[in-house]
Amino acid sequence: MSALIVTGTDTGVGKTVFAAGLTAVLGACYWKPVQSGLEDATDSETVRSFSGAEVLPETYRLNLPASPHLSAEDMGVKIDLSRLALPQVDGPLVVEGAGGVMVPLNRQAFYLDLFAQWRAPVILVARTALGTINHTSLSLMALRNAGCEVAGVAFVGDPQPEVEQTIVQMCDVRHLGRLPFLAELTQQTLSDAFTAIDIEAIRRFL
Ligand SMILES: Nc1ncnc2c1ncn2[C@@H]1O[C@H](COP(=O)(O)OP(=O)(O)OP(=O)(O)O)[C@@H](O)[C@H]1O
Ligand SMILES: C[C@H](N)[C@H](N)CCCCCC(=O)O
Ligand SMILES: [Mg+2]
Repeated sequence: MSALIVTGTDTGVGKTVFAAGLTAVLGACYWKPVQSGLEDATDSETVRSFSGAEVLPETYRLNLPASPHLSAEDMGVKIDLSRLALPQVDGPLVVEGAGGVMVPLNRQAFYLDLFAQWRAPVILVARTALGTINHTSLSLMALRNAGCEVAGVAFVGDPQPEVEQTIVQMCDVRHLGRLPFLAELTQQTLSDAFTAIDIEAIRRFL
């Protein structure tokens, strides 16, 4: 089994859409260990619909669309990291966090701590919009300080080459490509857009 972690600079940056495209192109399994917020389509449902891939069940399904530690407390539970070991699957596994790297799973551990435990390469999904240099640089600093291997940054949004190259150069990080905002989001449009992602660079981490 070879796992790839998909995290982001924030919630709502496009991790799930990116993960769906990645899962499809790799023929991978997808796992969202902790889902907080169940009213809308969950990330697992979204990935299943956009990739047709095998999706493993979440370990925690939490009602409140909030930070996982709060959603768990709201349900009277505490997320136990020992229940979140990477599943053993045949072939590649794409694992999605929730929000950004410093999102608490409980009052003692952030997602970052779990990523470091997993010792799997990390893809950071980042906006191209104003503010992303700071958010991306901070996220990369945190990941590297925690000893995580960063495969690269995958951008989502309108082209901002000067911004993207600033991040690549100043953070010494691989540019994995950019997904545009797709006016129509379907399995086909995502697959077509994913040709702009450097999948061969990603495969080298499997
Ligand atoms: N490339 C894209 N084109 C069009 N819409 C997108 C794209 N990427 C993300 N979106 C939309 O933006 C919203 C947030 O995206 P997504 O759910 O992937 O974020 P996320 O980072 O996974 O959030 P969370 O932290 O909740 O897991 C969704 O409505 C999604 O459909
Ligand atoms: C509810 C949302 N869609 C995600 N599942 C969780 C995002 C947690 C963000 C926590 C924070 O950074 O304030
Ligand atoms: Mg998501």
